[in-house]
Amino acid sequence: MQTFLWKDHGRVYLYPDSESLALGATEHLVQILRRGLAQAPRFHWVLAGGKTPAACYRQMAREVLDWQRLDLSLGDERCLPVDHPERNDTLIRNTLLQAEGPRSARFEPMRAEWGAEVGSAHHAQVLETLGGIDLVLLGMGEDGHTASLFPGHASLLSQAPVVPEYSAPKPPPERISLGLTLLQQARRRVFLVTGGSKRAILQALDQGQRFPVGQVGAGDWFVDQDAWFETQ
Ligand SMILES: O=C1O[C@H](COP(=O)(O)O)[C@@H](O)[C@H](O)[C@H]1O
Repeated sequence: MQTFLWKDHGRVYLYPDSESLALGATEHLVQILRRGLAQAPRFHWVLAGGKTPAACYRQMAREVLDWQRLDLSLGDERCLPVDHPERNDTLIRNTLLQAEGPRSARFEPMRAEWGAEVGSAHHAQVLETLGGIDLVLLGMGEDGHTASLFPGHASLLSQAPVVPEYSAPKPPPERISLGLTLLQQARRRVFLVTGGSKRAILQALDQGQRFPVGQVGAGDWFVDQDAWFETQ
């Protein structure tokens, strides 16, 4: 693993492949959670969806932590029926929450089955009961979206903590996302980015182009060699 500062984006942790990245990211997340739990009675961790974090969640599920003191919620959700395989909470239930320890955490999914508008309003109320975000884990799409904040979409301009999305370019079109301001206010951000299909966006970010993933604030970037670009 190599680590270095990346302009104003934060620190990169560069791994040779996605398997070693999952192990390294898990270790890093565990350290953040342990430190946080040593300093406060509860810790609010917002989880990423998509495919990239699955290996990391399976690894995390084995970790010994005071899970009962963790509040888990989602950065975004797709408006699909409950238990749909493409829902982000299905991913969390099939990976992280497969183990007894993590199942004792409080998990607040987004009620995306109610539709983007009602589901967003409901989740905003739930977040008020959870307090601020201590840590948010984020992925990155091939178009530079993060959570369900897509480039050029109106939801990016909203100040609301939770925003509905009706026309996502990646299916399904209807989604719920944490808003940009709330993601910027999170105490820490960790990004997971793997695979060659993400390389062009990382390079464009490096060259100063704007994408939602670059607007949420600096963080720790866990990137595999396939996704990283050659620096000049
Ligand atoms: O649609 C989504 O995409 C991003 C990236 O997903 P990945 O499959 O490329 O890892 C993800 O972070 C987000 O939670 C998800 O809903």
